[in-house]
Amino acid sequence: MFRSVARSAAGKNLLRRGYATAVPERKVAVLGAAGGIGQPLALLMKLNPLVSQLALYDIANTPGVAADVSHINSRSEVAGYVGEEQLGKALEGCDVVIIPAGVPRKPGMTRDDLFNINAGIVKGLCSAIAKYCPNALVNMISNPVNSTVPIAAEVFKKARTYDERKLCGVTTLDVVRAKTFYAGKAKVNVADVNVPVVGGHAGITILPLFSQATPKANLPEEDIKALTKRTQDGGTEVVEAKAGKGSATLSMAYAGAIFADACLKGLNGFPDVVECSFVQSTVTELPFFASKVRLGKNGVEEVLGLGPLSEYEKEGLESLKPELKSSIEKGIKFANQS
Ligand SMILES: NC(=O)C1=CN([C@@H]2O[C@H](COP(=O)(O)OP(=O)(O)OC[C@H]3O[C@@H](n4cnc5c(N)ncnc54)[C@H](O)[C@@H]3O)[C@@H](O)[C@H]2O)C=CC1
Ligand SMILES: O=C([O-])CC(=O)C(=O)O
Repeated sequence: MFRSVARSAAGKNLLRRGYATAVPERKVAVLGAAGGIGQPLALLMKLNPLVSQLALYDIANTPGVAADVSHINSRSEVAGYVGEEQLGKALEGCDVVIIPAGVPRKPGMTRDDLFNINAGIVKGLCSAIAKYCPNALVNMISNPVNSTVPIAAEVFKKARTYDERKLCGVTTLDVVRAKTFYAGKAKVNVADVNVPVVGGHAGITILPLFSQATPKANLPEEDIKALTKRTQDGGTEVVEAKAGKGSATLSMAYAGAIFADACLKGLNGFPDVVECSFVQSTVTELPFFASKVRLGKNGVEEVLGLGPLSEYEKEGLESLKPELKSSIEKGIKFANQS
């Protein structure tokens, strides 16, 4: 598995840029690669020196995206796959599969309004993952994440390939937003900021823990409430600004690239790789929950607890549970009845 990249042209570049001398081969697939998120995410994954093979799959338009991205001077070899008959080839040998396939929101819609279309798309893609790369680490971006992750789990269980450590709902965009909004309000450098975001990925199920934000800023309660609301409504802010032309794509690609990079680092044995993610969990009574997780050689090695919460956050936690529970149950029911 380990190839000395030091001898290759890409390896020389890596060495010049201070990367390790031996970087494992890693195949990453993006499913939905020709879409609003898929294209910039393909670009960012092409720039990631931890990727050796990049498979770009969609039901249409991937040959063009793949040809375009493949000309970039970075380590990975890029291949485009189009249509269901090529899905198996795209997935074979994958270490990480990123799924931004499916329809985005329009103004006035909730993420749950996407369920009817996206649930079926995710189910089909996960059945193929179970068949062609059952050990891959899945990064689920498709909405509603609160339901699509439970759907994926059920599909994998049925196929007897389920390993809870290998299934992650991508909630990194909530963290990205919480950091940006906090840095602006606290007037600190965003690069220094850390804010855990827990719960799920829709409306009030998104619970940023500003009481744990660093650097500490002692913001007044009204500011914390406003920051919380803005983080919860961040997706809607973009949907409304795009006025019918979709939802967050560029910031999501950035967030998806951060999370996939963390997964690759974990797989490659980097120490202390911690990100927030919506995973199978015992942190609360709900079977899936977003919290900080430690990523390692087997995917999610440890689901970390919530830490101390403010009174406001404790209330937020209790209020989000019924909605999150029902979205999880909806996903499980769908996967088992259809
Ligand atoms: N987790 C998160 O934080 C976020 C999630 N999203 C979600 O990501 C999803 C994609 O959003 P966009 O890229 O903006 O949408 P888009 O419509 O621009 O792209 C979606 C792509 O999926 C492809 N697709 C449809 N069915 C497919 C299938 N069976 N197999 C492979 N590809 C298929 C389409 O051809 C299209 O290229 C939406 O569900 C959106 O709500 C968006 C932003 C943030
Ligand atoms: O809001 C949406 O529909 C897309 C999304 O999940 C986000 O931007 O957080």
